[in-house]
Amino acid sequence: MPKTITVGPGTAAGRGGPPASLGGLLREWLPRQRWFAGKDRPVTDLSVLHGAELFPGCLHLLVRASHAPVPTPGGTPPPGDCYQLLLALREQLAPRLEQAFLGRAEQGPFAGLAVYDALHDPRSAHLLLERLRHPGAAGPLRFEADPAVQVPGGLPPRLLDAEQSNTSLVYGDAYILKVFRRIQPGVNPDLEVSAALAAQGCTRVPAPVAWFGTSAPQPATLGVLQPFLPDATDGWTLALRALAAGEDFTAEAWELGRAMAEVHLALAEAFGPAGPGENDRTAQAMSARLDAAAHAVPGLRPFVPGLRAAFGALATCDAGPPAQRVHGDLHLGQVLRAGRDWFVIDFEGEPSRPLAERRAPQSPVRDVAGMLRSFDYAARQRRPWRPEWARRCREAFCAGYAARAGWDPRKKHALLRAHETDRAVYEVLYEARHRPDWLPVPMAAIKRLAVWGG
Ligand SMILES: Nc1ncnc2c1ncn2[C@@H]1O[C@H](COP(=O)(O)OP(=O)(O)O)[C@@H](O)[C@H]1O
Ligand SMILES: O=P(O)(O)O[C@H]1O[C@H](CO)[C@@H](O[C@H]2O[C@H](CO)[C@@H](O)[C@H](O)[C@H]2O)[C@H](O)[C@H]1O
Repeated sequence: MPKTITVGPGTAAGRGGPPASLGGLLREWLPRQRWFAGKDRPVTDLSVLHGAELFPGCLHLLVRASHAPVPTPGGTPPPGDCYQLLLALREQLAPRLEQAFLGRAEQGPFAGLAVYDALHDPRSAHLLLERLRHPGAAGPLRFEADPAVQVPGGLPPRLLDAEQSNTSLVYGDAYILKVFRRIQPGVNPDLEVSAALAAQGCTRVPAPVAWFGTSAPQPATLGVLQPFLPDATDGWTLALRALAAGEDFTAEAWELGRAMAEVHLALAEAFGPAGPGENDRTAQAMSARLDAAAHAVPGLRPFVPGLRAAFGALATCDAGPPAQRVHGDLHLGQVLRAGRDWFVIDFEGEPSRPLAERRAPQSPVRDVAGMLRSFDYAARQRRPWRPEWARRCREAFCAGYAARAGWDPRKKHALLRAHETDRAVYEVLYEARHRPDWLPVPMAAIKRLAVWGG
């Protein structure tokens, strides 16, 4: 198999479809993946930024999907995104791998071979862990590990069956490897932040034990291995369970608030506070995001003036707590409860934002707002929806947060409202792109938040 890969252009493909190169297969398959970000824009070109055989029968590719430039009020979005793919090529496709099948390459160096997503294949998953267990380089790829941790070999892999922005493999219920899908140049905050918090002695975040990245075409993080918490349940599942059973969730919400304040304090310690929040700049950025979202989702447009008022109110309120590194995409699915303890995962920030923006210091109120929105999301999963349940959880979360942080988010009313509005706007865009059926959930919040004082 050649070490340098040419994807080639290609036409529509599929089993029984017209002849296709690897490019044709990717053009069909890529936009259907949950983690593909450009679903709302046709792909105009696919090019390989890096491609090599990682181990026999498995290609490692960084593929750029280009889109026609579409100017929006927030500026013209980048003309494309880079994705990480691991593709296995075999003569025969095992029946259990059907769902990972891209098709058969009918042209080029792989003609006749079945092509599928290697992360679904236990053999490839095993070899990937072996690569991480033995740090070193493979072309521009670099595999690194914490020398203090010995990850055992032979742990059986399973693909995590979750709706995700990335793809995760669990090894022997002991470790979880997150393979980043959408790659941006620079260190990924999920690795950067969890490593910094571990160095700080913060035990609420699983510490990275191995990771890999690339030096070309630009340095970037590609994956992180962390301890897996086998007995943990995520906050979203727990909240829905409580709702279904008609149970109170305030004790859990209070503890979650306290845990989050602890993580914020550790983040401020690890990265340093960045000085007072700059409300003017924050309001401008929020307004620009609102314009871009309203451009993409027409249903938002009637609410724009009301929502903008929430951002305008930032001009007259106090700056609030200093800006610092934050989680950036906090919701109930990003917190895990094991025993009586809450853990926080996935410090990547909102996946659609540029990396520099996600790594920039921001108000911790942003994370508080993210979690408050999540209680609202949970309460709206049942009919009739349960606003009282959400209200009590929101109160309890803030009270728990205040008990540890030394300041109470509820006393930062205008700041909290602006961040909640910004978050709901993000959610509208997220749902419109990824789960249109869920759009009514953030839209209900938009309607409430657009009425000042409501
Ligand atoms: N350390 C861990 N222990 C147990 N489960 C985990 C761990 N990390 C992630 N998970 C599970 O994997 C899911 C997806 O992880 P996450 O980091 O949010 O991925 P993504 O960025 O792709 O959304 C989480 O909702 C959780 O159920
Ligand atoms: O994939 P990530 O976990 O990084 O986050 C993205 O997907 C989330 C959904 O899976 C999305 O969260 C939204 O839906 C949740 C319920 O599924 C809800 O609890 C959150 O409050 C709501 O924001 C998240 O916004 C998105 O970045």
